[in-house]
Amino acid sequence: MNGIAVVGPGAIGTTVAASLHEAGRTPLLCGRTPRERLDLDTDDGRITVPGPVLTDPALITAPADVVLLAVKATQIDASAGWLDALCGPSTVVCVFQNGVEQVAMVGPLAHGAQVIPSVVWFPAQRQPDGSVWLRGQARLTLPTGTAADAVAALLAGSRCAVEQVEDFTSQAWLKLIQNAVAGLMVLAGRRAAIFRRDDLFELARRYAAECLRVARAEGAVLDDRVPDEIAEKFRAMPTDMGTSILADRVADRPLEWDVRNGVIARLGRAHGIGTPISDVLVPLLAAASAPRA
Ligand SMILES: NC(=O)C1=CN([C@@H]2O[C@H](COP(=O)(O)OP(=O)(O)OC[C@H]3O[C@@H](n4cnc5c(N)ncnc54)[C@H](OP(=O)(O)O)[C@@H]3O)[C@@H](O)[C@H]2O)C=CC1
Ligand SMILES: CC(C)(CO)C(=O)C(=O)O
Repeated sequence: MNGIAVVGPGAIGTTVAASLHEAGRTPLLCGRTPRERLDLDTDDGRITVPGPVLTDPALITAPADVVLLAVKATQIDASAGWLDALCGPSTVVCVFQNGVEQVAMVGPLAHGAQVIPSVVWFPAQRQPDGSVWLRGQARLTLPTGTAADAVAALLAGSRCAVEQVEDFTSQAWLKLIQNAVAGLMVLAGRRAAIFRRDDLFELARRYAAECLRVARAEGAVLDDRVPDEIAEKFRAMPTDMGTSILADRVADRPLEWDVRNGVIARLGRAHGIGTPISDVLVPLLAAASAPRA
């Protein structure tokens, strides 16, 4: 057994790897770009995780106990080689991604390993020199159950707080609504400062209300105040706070538009719920994800 492997050592993968390293549980690092080390900048200094970041799954000789998968949803298929090498029937794979479809997307590639979802609440930003800036308290929500217990135990006592909840669906949707609204930053091409405009604030609130109707149809139990609270949260953010999908847009990388925004329109349709705001936003986000002509 290979212990713990982090696949996708980007903003979130680096934060989790650094939290584990600091707690004395240094993971194996599996990525796409070779690196000698990972650097995480926190409010109380830099944590350096020794590498190297491996880039060839053929170097893996045995399955891992726990795989922490932190590639973008658009990169799942390309990371299948890592899952082939690292997953066995007793492996637990925890998916650190946005969206509510993590298990459905990763499960078929995991060779019988138990795949569990997570909610990643904290913002982390990749910097031009490859380091990562953790811009908040690292915090995850996991479901209950023994596979999730194993992941929570790994992170116990680390700087990455973990809570486990019975009603995971509601928490996952609460986060998805935030992610959907964050997509407005992509279309504006600007960071959180846009939510200080009254018109954008109102659009955010109405879009969150549309998402809430779909969330409830999917079984989420969320309060009527959620749209107001989410819009307020974005308005109160530091004006230079971004979102990972905006970082991808600025770098001309493929966007996670489908798992963060398209999903609202898709599931809305399945439930017969109208999604007029999504119907405008989603094609624009999809178009912004296409390679430049
Ligand atoms: N950043 C944030 O603040 C937050 C992000 N999230 C979610 O977390 C997930 C991860 O996002 P984030 O960390 O920002 O993304 P990043 O782009 O920073 O990290 C993705 C990492 O995966 C690597 N990668 C790409 N393809 C492969 C592959 N085939 N095999 C192995 N590694 C690969 C990338 O390598 P390379 O270095 O070559 O690009 C990169 O290191 C997303 O779903 C995002 O929506 C959730 C909450 C907050
Ligand atoms: C920072 C945060 C929490 C807000 O959208 C996020 O999930 C992301 O950047 O992807």
